[in-house]
Amino acid sequence: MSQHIKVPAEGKKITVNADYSINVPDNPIIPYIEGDGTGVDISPVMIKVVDAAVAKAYGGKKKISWMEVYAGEKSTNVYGPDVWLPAETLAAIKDYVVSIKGPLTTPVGGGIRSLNVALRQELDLYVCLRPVRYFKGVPSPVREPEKTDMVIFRENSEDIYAGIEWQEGTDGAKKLIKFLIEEMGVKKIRFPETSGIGVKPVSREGTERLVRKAIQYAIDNDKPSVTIVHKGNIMKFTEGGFRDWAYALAQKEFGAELIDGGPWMKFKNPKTGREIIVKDSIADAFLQQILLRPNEYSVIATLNLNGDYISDALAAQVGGIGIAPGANLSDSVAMFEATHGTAPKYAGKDYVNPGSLILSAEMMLRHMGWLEAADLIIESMQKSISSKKVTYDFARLMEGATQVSCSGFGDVLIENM
Ligand SMILES: NC(=O)C1=CN([C@@H]2O[C@H](COP(=O)(O)OP(=O)(O)OC[C@H]3O[C@@H](n4cnc5c(N)ncnc54)[C@H](OP(=O)(O)O)[C@@H]3O)[C@@H](O)[C@H]2O)C=CC1
Ligand SMILES: O=C(O)CCC(=O)C(=O)O
Ligand SMILES: [Mg+2]
Repeated sequence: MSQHIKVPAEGKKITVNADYSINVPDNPIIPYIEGDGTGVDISPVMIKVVDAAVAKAYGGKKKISWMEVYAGEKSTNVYGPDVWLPAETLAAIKDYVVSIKGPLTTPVGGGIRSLNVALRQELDLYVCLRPVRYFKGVPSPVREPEKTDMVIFRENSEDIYAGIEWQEGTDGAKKLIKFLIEEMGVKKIRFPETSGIGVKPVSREGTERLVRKAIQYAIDNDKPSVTIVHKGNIMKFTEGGFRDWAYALAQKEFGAELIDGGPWMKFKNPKTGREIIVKDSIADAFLQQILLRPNEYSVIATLNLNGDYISDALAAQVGGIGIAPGANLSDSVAMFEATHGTAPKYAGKDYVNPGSLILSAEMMLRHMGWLEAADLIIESMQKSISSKKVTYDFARLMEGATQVSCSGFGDVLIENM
């Protein structure tokens, strides 16, 4: 029984088969979280654009029944002051298999822990998939933005990002620091009396399942390389472990062989016969190389925090976070979301670029097998950017642009379908 979720009268659930393939009815029910901040602006525009693309592609034969589910500030209004992530929201996202969400606010320092991270952890959405591609005409800070064509596979369930930490001065922090010093012989905590302290779990299992998906993606999409990005020289048993387990998996499960004694490896794509290189890069060097030699990188497999930084950096390289889409995936459940956050200063102003959430929805349509509707969105995004009718983020950097609002850009996309 739903407490506040209204299940649409029409529509059916998407279901999952034993091999994790999905069955998508012509009228699927798709849960969505509106999101905090600019979520109120971009989510309705996303829905309007997706509905238009689906109507145009299938002439009424297919249609999404949207079902609002709640998280974040809106949830506290609907369910009560302390209910940020209701159990029925988690249940619906799992049960209906495919969903999409707007951004959710996380306060810095104190306050609630990230609801975005909680959703990923609770549903074990262990892959954060963020493709980075260039649309011709988008203003970019680099000279040859078209050379950036990468797909980030960010581990989504572990790392320092999991939020296992204790505040400075609390019993928990004191107890853990005492244990580390007295029982583990740790001598390197510089200021033990005044340290907050966090734990960074990184496992072989977690690494293997993420890297397996990244390599399989390279095979399925005929990509030339998979780069493991880590800081394993410093964090040897977490980030270094990630690197070693990733290489070992490439060898064990994909038959990769050492190149010139290693550590780089290669194997033949079983589908195309072309070579796939498995290599690694230390995170700081990687961040300068993606600017200087972006065409040497294709599929990226990395840890949670590195993946967070790399996502925004690469998004900027191809014109910014206004068109940076993403997905959170488990073997069966998929929840799509933009790379950016709630951009609070623009909330409710019908101002920001809805492109990231719309392109996340495009990934969702592709995941559902609704390729014609997905293609319409990509084509219309390219046409709309070329027409220079764009939101503030692009308009401020483009010569001769006409600035449109968030909803205005949605209308431009629909006109150009
Ligand atoms: N998955 C999620 O739900 C995420 C949530 N967050 C949360 O969002 C909140 C705000 O985070 P913050 O660090 O400010 O990062 P944001 O990504 O929300 O915003 C940073 C800047 O990015 C630009 N930007 C963001 N969204 C858009 C858009 N749709 N169109 C065009 N430009 C955009 C704006 O740049 P400019 O100022 O140049 O116009 C904005 O000031 C925090 O609480 C954070 O925790 C953050 C990331 C992901
Ligand atoms: O959860 C948050 O508030 C931030 C998350 C984030 O930046 C991301 O996943 O890219
Ligand atoms: Mg981020």
